[in-house]
Amino acid sequence: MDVIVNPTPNLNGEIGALSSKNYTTRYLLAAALAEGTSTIHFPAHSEDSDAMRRCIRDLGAVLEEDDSKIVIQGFGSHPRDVRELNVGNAGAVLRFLMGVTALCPEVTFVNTYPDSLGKRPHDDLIDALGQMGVQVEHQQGRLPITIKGGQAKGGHIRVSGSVSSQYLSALLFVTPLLAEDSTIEVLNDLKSKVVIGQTLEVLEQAGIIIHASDDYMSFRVPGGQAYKPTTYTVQGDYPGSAAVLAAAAVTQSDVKILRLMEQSKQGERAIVDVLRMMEVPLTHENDVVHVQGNGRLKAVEFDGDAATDAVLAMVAAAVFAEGTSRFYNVENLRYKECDRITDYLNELRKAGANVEERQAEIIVHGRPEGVEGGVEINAHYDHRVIMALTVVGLRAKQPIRIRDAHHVAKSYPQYFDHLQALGASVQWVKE
Ligand SMILES: O=C(O)C1=C[C@@H](OP(=O)(O)O)[C@@H](O)[C@H](O)C1
Ligand SMILES: C=C(OP(=O)(O)O)C(=O)O
Repeated sequence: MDVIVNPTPNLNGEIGALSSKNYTTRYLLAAALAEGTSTIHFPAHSEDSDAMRRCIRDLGAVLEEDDSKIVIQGFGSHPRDVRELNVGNAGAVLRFLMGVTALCPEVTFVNTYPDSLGKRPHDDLIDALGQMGVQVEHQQGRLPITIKGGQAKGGHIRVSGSVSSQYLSALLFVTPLLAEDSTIEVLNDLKSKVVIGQTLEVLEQAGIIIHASDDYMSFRVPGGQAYKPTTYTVQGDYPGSAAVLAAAAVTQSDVKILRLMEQSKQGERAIVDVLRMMEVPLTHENDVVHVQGNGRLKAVEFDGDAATDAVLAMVAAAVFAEGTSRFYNVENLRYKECDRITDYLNELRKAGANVEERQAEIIVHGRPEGVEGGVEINAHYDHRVIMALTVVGLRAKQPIRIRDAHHVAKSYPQYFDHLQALGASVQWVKE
C-alpha cells in the first residue's frame, strides 16, 4: 500500500502517544523469563512488538490479552525446545532472542526480510555467544542464524558496542540465568548507550541484580538469578511521537501529545529539546508536549547518538529551518532497516531537500521557502523513513507518494490515522 501526502498548512488537535516499542519488547521478554504470572498494562501493538509476542509464545509462554493489558505465564529459565523462530523485521527482538536461545538446544532464526533485517550484521553478538560456549551457524554474520545453546556458560565476555547496543542488551538479559557469574566488558565504543539504561531499568523491575560501571562499559552479573513475575506499565513512545512533533513544528499548528513522560529514560525525548533549540514554540508539562508551530525553525547542531530513533524526524524538521543543521555521531544509522544516511538522504533529495552526507554525519541546508515535492518515495522497508518523508510532504509544494508505506506498521501502525486526526491530508492508495 502507498500513501499520498498532500501539502497541509495546519495541524490541530490532541492525540495520546502510542505505547513505547522498546519498553514493550523488554517487558514481554522479562515476563517470559519469569516463572509465574506477570501483567503488562498498555503494551504496544506493532509488527515488532507482535514479533516478540509470537516468539515468546513459541518458546512456551502463555499470553492472554484484552484491550488494555496482557497477562503472561512465563517459562522462566526453561524455554521450550523449539526449532524455528520468526522475528519478522525486528532487530532488537532478534538480538535479544539470540541471547535467550543460548538456553535452547537448537533454534534457527529464519530470514523473512532479506532486503532489510537480512542485510543487518550480528557478528559482534555471534562472537560474544561463542565466548559463552554457544555454537552459532550464520551467513557471514547475517540471517538465517542457528543457535546451538544448551551448554551456555557465564564467565568473562567481551562484546563490541560500536555497531549496536542491542548485542549488549542481549547479554544482559541472558547472563543472570546462567549458573556462573559473568563479567561483561564492552569493547570499542558503545553506540546508543542511553538504550542500555532502559534495559537496566527493566531488569531491575524484574528483580535482577546487575552491577554496572557508570559509563556502561563493564558489568558484573551474578549467575543463578531468577526473573520475578511482576506488573509493568508501558510509557508513551518518543521515537514515534518525534515524527508527529516534527510535523507540528513545520506547519502552523496547535498540537498536543499526551503520555510523554518528562523523566523518561528514552533518549529520543531529546526531540523536545531539539525543537526548542530550533525555536519552535512548545511546552512540556504534566507529560503533555504542546507545540504551537508557526512554521519557522532555526538550524541546529546535535549529537544524534543520544536519540538514535528520532534523528530522521529531526532531520525532516531541519529541511525547513533557516541555516545549516548538522547531526553528528550517527554512523550506526547505516545499520538499521536501511542505510538511514545514504538511502534516507537520497529520498529527501528527490523531494527537493538540500542535504549532504558524511560517514557519520547528516548535514541539512535548510529551505524555509519549502521544497518542490511531486515525487515518488521509496520506503526502503523503513518505518522511520516513511514517517520522516511524510513530515517533508506536508510542507512540500506538490503531493508526494510514499510507496509501500504499510511498513510504518513496524513500530507505529496508527501513524497516518493520528496525522489525519490532526487534520493532515494523507490517503492510503492501492498500488
Ligand atoms: O534496544 C533497543 O530496543 C533498540 C536499540 C537501538 O538500536 P541500536 O543499539 O542498534 O542503535 C534502537 O535504534 C532500536 O530501535 C531499539
Ligand atoms: C532500528 C529500529 O528497530 P530495530 O533495530 O529493533 O529493528 C527502529 O525502531 O528504528
